[in-house]
Amino acid sequence: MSASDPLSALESVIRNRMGADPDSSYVARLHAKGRAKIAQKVGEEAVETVIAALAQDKAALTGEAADLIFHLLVLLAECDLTLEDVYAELARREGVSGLVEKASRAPE
Ligand SMILES: N=c1c2ncn([C@@H]3O[C@H](COP(=O)(O)OP(=O)(O)OP(=O)(O)O)[C@@H](O)[C@H]3O)c2ncn1[C@@H]1O[C@H](COP(=O)(O)O)[C@@H](O)[C@H]1O
Repeated sequence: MSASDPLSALESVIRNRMGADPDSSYVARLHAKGRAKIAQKVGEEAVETVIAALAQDKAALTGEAADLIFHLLVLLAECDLTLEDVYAELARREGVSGLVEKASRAPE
């Protein structure tokens, strides 16, 4: 993935910061607390995202979505998975849905 892609850039920073000093890095603090704590943070941010969406608060939703994506990237890194893995899964599904669409078309 391109280094100019913001998600890939953030993913790289997160991977670098996991080994940093917890006193100076939020990512390092999360890493020190472990996978369960990171997973809990993803859950909390997901709930806050849902609440903002249902409140029709676009500014809050934007902020919560950013928090959710950030913590999801930390969780993926903690679990030794990458955005590439997720993109590959999405591409695989695209392939499957493309086949489904083709199969549902009337015979020519
Ligand atoms: N994108 C983010 C980012 N988004 C959200 N957050 C943090 O996520 C936390 C979410 O707030 P909460 O109130 O839910 O959590 P909290 O009370 O601070 O923490 P808990 O005690 O609940 O775990 C806040 O502390 C935010 O600062 C982020 N922290 C860091 N980054 C980026 O990650 C990179 C590495 O950061 P450091 O590890 O701090 O160097 C840098 O590029 C940062 O800009």
